[in-house]
Amino acid sequence: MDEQKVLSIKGLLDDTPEEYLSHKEKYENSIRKSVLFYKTLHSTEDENMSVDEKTKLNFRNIVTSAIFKDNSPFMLHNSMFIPTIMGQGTDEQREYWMKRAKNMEIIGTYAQTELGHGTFIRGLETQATYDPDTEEFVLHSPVLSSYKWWPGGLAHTANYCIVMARLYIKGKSHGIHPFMVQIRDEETHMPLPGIKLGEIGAKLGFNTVNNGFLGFENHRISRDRMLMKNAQVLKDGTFVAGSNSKLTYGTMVYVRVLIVSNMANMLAKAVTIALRYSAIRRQSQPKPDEPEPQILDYVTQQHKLFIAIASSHAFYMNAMWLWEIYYSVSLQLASGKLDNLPELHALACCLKPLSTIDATAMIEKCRLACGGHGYMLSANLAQTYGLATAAYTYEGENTVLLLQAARSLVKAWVGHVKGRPLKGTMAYLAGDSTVKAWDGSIDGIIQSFKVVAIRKISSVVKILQDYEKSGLSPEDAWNKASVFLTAASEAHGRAVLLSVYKSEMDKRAAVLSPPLRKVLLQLVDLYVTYWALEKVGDMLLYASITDKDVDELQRRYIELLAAIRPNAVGLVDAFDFRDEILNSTLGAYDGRAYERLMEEAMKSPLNAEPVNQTFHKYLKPFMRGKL
Ligand SMILES: CCCCCCCCCCCCCCC/C=C/C(=O)SCCNC(=O)CCNC(=O)[C@H](O)C(C)(C)COP(=O)(O)OP(=O)(O)OC[C@H]1O[C@@H](n2cnc3c(N)ncnc32)[C@H](O)[C@@H]1OP(=O)(O)O
Ligand SMILES: Cc1cc2nc3c(=O)[nH]c(=O)nc-3n(C[C@H](O)[C@H](O)[C@H](O)COP(=O)(O)OP(=O)(O)OC[C@H]3O[C@@H](n4cnc5c(N)ncnc54)[C@H](O)[C@@H]3O)c2cc1C
Repeated sequence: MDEQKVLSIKGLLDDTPEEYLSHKEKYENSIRKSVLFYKTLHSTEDENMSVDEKTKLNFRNIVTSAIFKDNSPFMLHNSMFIPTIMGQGTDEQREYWMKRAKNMEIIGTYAQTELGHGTFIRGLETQATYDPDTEEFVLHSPVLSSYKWWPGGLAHTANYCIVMARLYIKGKSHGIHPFMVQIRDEETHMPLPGIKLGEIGAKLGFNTVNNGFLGFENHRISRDRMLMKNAQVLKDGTFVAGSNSKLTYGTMVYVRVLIVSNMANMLAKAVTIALRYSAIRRQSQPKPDEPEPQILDYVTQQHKLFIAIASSHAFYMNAMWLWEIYYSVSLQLASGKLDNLPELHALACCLKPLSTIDATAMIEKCRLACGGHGYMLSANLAQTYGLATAAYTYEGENTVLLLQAARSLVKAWVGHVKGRPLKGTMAYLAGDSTVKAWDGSIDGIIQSFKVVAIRKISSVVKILQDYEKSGLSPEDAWNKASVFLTAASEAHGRAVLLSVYKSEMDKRAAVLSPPLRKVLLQLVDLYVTYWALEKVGDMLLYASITDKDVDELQRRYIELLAAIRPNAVGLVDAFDFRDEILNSTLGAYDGRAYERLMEEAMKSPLNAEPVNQTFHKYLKPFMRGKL
């Protein structure tokens, strides 16, 4: 489809700025957009299309999916409902449900979190009680806290959902399992009997994702609605356990891996907006006889923004690397080989938190770098922040995931001390953790980050062991040490992020043109130097850095900012976001920020009339002392 058609779809869709719509209108507008985008997105290639037509079709698909994916009521359908069917369904269940889901004959979501429980999955209270007489499960929400709460699209959009419920057979609990549940009539869309549905209300962001609540009143579903790839319930009620109860948590690992790439994307959008605006905005007069400079020429502005470019690259490289690991572990799981699952879980529990923590902070920094205009909703920085910061919480709250990673690190370290070999991404923990002298090269700094991680892990293990020797239970010792357990996980995550970014760039460097290689490696250098300065305390404590070394690092950092400055706009243009996707008055490619700000301002309903009706109703009597 040519550019005009994409634009016209976009134009048709965005006749009213969302800021001025009601909560209900925003949702309705989002459904309209999602349906249109989905229609566009899924118009399939046909075999007699020319290569050029197929290329244009794929281009359009990327454009539309990138626009609609973030805030659509269909989001969970794509990101969790379909992956759960794929990962948790038997072959027959996949065969049946994937066809209906892919063709959008049904719209689904993933309902796990409850009003009373999000993190503690083993505490979920929704019941699925097997009735062998009718070969059905009875779904029930025994108390208010057991209502499903949060799932995207659940309120008014989805007519099916994956419900994560506690399985009971003959009064015995068999843990949490996934169930395919129809929640609305396919013709009338009315909630089915025994099912209560609604929307959870306005949120900081994601206000068109239609997050909802769901309560069951003894709602019956047939036995074949339990997704039975990893565990089964036979007709007579016999429970057949899976090889690993955590396999039912597979969708969460998948989405955590997706989130790392999504943070790369979000951060790239924000820094494109902020950097382009910084190139057109002129302010102040440091040199009396010269014109106001671009604010991009202030080194403090470069310090705020260039790390965001490098971080987006780092997250993208790590996401692609992690995705390869996820994919190979998934193949192993399919053949019953489980021993690499814990490492994948630990990696996802490090990289999802660190990418969301950094991206959230840096997107906010991009907004702050744009002064007052950054505060406008039409700049689309606040909304981008709202989307990114949600990922701090969803798919496993960051603190909890870092503690999960700490579990694996502590086990690996204790095993190492007892002589058990370390493997994969934790193998470096067996390395020499004494640093004789500071090595300021990129590889030297990355090695220092590994030393910091080793030292933090070993010292928190010592704290744990001392607490337990003093008589504390392992659980109490764990809780007491938990602040430094998360710090040890963060140190491990930093070491992974840095070393993977460097090694993945080294792999690609060989095929890059020399000028491009130079610029991209400058970003790697900037990223490593930035974090060495951010973590200078750890470097002083564990990596023998001296004040002279720090001085050198600071000077190198300043030189790197200057070196990157000439290519800064080119680097964000290379993210290649269309204006429709940036959807920002400040970030448009043509740089006409002031004209766009004024155009958007005039769309405010308040500007439809010169005098608002409240003047005559309230102000005038008030000012005349007559109110
Ligand atoms: C342009 C194109 C862009 C493309 C990108 C597209 C963008 C899309 C981005 C994504 C958008 C998605 C939107 C998502 C909306 C949000 C959805 C949700 O939030 S769904 C709900 C998510 N909820 C959670 O994640 C809950 C978090 N809690 C847990 O994971 C667990 O409860 C816990 C691990 C924190 C604790 O569980 P518990 O039972 O207490 O376990 P233990 O701590 O005792 O550990 C037991 C043991 O199990 C191992 N374990 C735990 N979890 C897993 C797992 N997931 N996989 C493998 N193994 C696991 C753990 O390591 C322990 O092992 P052990 O050997 O005993 O140490
Ligand atoms: C925008 C958005 C979309 C969402 N979409 C979905 C969805 O589609 N489907 C779905 O099922 N869920 C969804 N969720 C819910 C999300 O998965 C949960 O919010 C998340 O798992 C955290 O659980 P909680 O909110 O109950 O917080 P809690 O688990 O109650 O945590 C609250 C605080 O307590 C701390 N805490 C909890 N446990 C521990 C511990 N063991 N150690 C230390 N500290 C702890 C946490 O660190 C956190 O700071 C969504 C959430 C958001 C914000």
